[in-house]
Amino acid sequence: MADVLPAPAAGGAHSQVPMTDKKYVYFHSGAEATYREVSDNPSSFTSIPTIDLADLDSGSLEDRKRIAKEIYDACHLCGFFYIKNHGIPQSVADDAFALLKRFFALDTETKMSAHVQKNPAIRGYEPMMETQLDARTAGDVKEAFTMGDCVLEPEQDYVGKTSQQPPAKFKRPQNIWPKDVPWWREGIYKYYNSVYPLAMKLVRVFALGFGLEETAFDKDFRFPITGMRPLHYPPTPVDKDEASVGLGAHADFSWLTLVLQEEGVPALEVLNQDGIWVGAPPERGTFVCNVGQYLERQSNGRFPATVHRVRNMTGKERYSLPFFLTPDPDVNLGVLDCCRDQQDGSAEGGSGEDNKAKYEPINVGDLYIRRILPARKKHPTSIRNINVPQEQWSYDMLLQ
Ligand SMILES: O=C(O)CCC(=O)C(=O)O
Ligand SMILES: [Fe+2]
Repeated sequence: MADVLPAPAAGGAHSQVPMTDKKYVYFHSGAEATYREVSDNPSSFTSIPTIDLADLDSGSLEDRKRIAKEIYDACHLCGFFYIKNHGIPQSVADDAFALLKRFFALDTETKMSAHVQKNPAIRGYEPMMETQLDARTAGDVKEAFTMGDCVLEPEQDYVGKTSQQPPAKFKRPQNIWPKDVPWWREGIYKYYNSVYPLAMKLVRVFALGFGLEETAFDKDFRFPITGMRPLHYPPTPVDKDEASVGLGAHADFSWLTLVLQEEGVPALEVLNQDGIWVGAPPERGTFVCNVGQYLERQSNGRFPATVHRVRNMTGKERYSLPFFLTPDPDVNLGVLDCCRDQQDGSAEGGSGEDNKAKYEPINVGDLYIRRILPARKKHPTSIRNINVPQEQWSYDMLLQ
């Protein structure tokens, strides 16, 4: 392992920054590694707010607007928030963790029958150390299984959601399932179909928070990109160097992420603007939600896609279950008009510098492929396209 990490210096040039220097925190954001200087003058958040969703389905628009404002403020302040009283019964969470433990305890051959490299869409099982979000580590000390949106799998009811038949370009399902364990797919879909409606309700809350019609974003989430990634992190040695991580520091390339964490095993940490790690321990009955890079862009950076990492130093096995929501792949996502104003004002518009969008509009699928392929360099889909210039990459490369 190299003892220095190339990091962008002021002005955009790359310099070598010593990895041992405590003044810097390294993370993976966008397509490459970068770093943040640790502040001598901390002023950023030191804990993560909890939003009570008990009134989410209230008939009163005022109640819903109050929740929307609380979420808006939390996203602006730290990009992370817990939700409680979200309406998903505790039994769904309990069943999910029983399911994850049963799956990850399976023999390697069964899990590898759905290895991620067998699937063009980069879905499936990833064994320990196969990803490496932090270049200074030997790899991420976790195993994972990824599934996501699929127009052909009946459990996702494409026709019901869109009132359309699946487009002809989808020849085969994008998910891959391990052989001889039908309970895995059943259990995963039970959870998926519990959390999906909650995520879609949050989309409406965000629209309200931006001062828009509640349904303003519905057109961008007709059959959105979703990802669900059950994770298993064995304990990492406490006496070893800091570089041993379950999941290296990164920002999510989703729009919004909802993470279910098993109780009693705190390991998720969130990086504040001062370069200080703030704990996001599991809280019974909650999800931890965080802003991803699409929402960061759409909000003109007003909501940061906050960097986070997982270090399981508890001595216990850790299980977690993130659900990633991203708009439909064909959506062109630009900065919202209401986010072009000054940071402190709620008035639309603004003038001069303050009125500028910091981000170009982007096609959702194009950005997605530019994030996922560089993170999986050894995957056959990446290898097949290694000589194709990035400008020509398209989301459909995942369909072949
Ligand atoms: O395991 C967790 O708590 C978080 C996982 C995560 O950050 C991710 O999969 O992007
Ligand atoms: Fe993440």
